[in-house]
Amino acid sequence: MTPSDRFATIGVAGGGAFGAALALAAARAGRRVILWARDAEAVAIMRESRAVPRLPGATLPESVTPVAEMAALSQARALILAVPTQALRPVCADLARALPAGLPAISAAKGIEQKSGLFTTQIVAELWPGAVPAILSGPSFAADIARGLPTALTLAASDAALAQDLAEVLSSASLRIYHSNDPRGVEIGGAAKNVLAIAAGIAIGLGYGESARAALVARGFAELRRFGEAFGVQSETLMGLSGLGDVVLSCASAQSRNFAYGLALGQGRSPAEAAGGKLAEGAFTAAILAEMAQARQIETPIAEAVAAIIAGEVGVREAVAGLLARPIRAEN
Ligand SMILES: NC(=O)C1=CN([C@@H]2O[C@H](COP(=O)(O)OP(=O)(O)OC[C@H]3O[C@@H](n4cnc5c(N)ncnc54)[C@H](OP(=O)(O)O)[C@@H]3O)[C@@H](O)[C@H]2O)C=CC1
Ligand SMILES: O=C(CO)COP(=O)(O)O
Repeated sequence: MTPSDRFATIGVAGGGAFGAALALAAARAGRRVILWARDAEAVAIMRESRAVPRLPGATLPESVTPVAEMAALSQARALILAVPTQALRPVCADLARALPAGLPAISAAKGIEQKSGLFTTQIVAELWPGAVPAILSGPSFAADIARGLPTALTLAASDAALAQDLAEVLSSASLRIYHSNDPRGVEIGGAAKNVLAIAAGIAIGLGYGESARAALVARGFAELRRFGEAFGVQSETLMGLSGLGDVVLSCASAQSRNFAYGLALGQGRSPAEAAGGKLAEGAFTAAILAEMAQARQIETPIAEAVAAIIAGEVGVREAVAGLLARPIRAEN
């Protein structure tokens, strides 16, 4: 059986912006798609109008079937998990009960679980032991993917052949997916870049300018690299789409919800107001990432500053002043 036949039907768990965008992308790649969302009202809208409440302007093709019953995902031969990181635990627990064993489960979430310090493929492995964990990440706004703009991502799994098959069957003329056997490296990039995007947004919100942003991006990437190396990941992964690539995108664009969250903090909004009802994954990841780094004696002053700002322990100006006042050191 060819990979295309084996993975003729793909399931997507999560009816938000990214779940819908990836469902569209998989349909463009010739897959039939079952799109599960917990919100029955949103599912009814998607079924009837083909519009996506959380992704304005997108139209779902007929090859995408929105469903509100999780059991309907059992028709799929691989699953994409597109819910926020902090929601992965209950969703995986439900999926483990609802679906047969052996399915590849591709996390598209970018974060670290606050209460456990688990990366997303570890959450999948713990809560859904029958699944085969994989990760899909890289620089991509849901709206860009939905519009069919050229985009490149990385799909990683411990089983390199599986990662290659999945990358091939999900790629299309507008979405190019590279494959990798370094899932931890890919998920560390996706989690850390959100924290750095908040820092970059804060600098711009404070009016500190482009030079300050570039300094934060470069020194933030040094933190990401040190953190990744402590977990034994490949440096090529950190320098690739899911690491450097996503840092570049998310720290540069107000389209990033994490950057926009930082921007609002820099402009004087409180941490509670700054998200404006939108998901900013970095707000949940910053503290646990800094804690995990400290436990390994890795310096992550930018992540620590972001975590302290979000916790209300320090003001934005004071935090940046603290970063600038650190002892002069070698650049590494
Ligand atoms: N949007 C983007 O451009 C990109 C997003 N990502 C990542 O994708 C992940 C999802 O983000 P995104 O789709 O944008 O977020 P959205 O806020 O657009 O949507 C989140 C979706 O998850 C659902 N959800 C939340 N909690 C649960 C739960 N406990 N059980 C079931 N469903 C749940 C929400 O359902 P409900 O509507 O009912 O609340 C909603 O449909 C994040 O980790 C993000 O970092 C990655 C790359 C790009
Ligand atoms: O992950 C993303 C881009 O690669 C989307 O970023 P935000 O979650 O910050 O919007």
